[in-house]
Amino acid sequence: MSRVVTARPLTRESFAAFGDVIDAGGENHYPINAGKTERYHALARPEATGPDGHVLISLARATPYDVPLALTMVERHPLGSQAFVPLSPRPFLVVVCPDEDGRPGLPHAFLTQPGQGVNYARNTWHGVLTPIGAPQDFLIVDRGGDGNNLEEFFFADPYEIRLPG
Ligand SMILES: NC(=O)N[C@@H](O)C(=O)O
Ligand code: NI
Repeated sequence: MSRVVTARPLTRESFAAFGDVIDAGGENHYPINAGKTERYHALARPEATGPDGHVLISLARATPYDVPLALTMVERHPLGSQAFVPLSPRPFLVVVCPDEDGRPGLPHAFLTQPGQGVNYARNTWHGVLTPIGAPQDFLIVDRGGDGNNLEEFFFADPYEIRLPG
C-alpha cells in the first residue's frame, strides 16, 4: 500500500530543520566590484568532517525521474553536508526526512522554484538528486575524504511523492 506525500513549495522556513535554501532571497547580500555585482553571501556553510575531510565541487548531469515518484530509499552523509545547485532554471524535487532514533521519519517533499538549490545539512536523510521533466545539470558541493560517508535506508513500502496542484 503506497503512502502518499505531496510536495509543497520550498521555503527557507520550511526547510530550516534540514538545511539551507540557495537562492538570491537571502537577507545577507551586498554589492561588490564597484556595484557591478550583488553578492548573496554565506547562503550555506559546507561541512566536511572525518579523516582527510575536505570540501569538493563537482558537476552532476542528471536524468529525470517519473512523477509521481516512487520513493523507495533515502540516504544520508554522516561526515559532511551536500549541496545541489541547478545550472538551468527548472524546478526539481527535494525529499527529506527527520531522524527518529537512527531511522528516517515521515518524508517531507518540496518543489523548488526555478533556479533554487539546497544544501543538506550533515547527516540529514534525503532522497537522491531528483530532476523532473528533463535532464538537468547541477553543481554539487559536498565532502570528500576517507571513511564511509553514505548511509542508506530502504523503506519496506515505498512512498508516493506527488507534485502540488
Ligand atoms: N552520491 C552523490 O553524489 N549523490 C547522492 O548523495 C545524492 O544525494 O544524490
Ligand atoms: Ni546525497
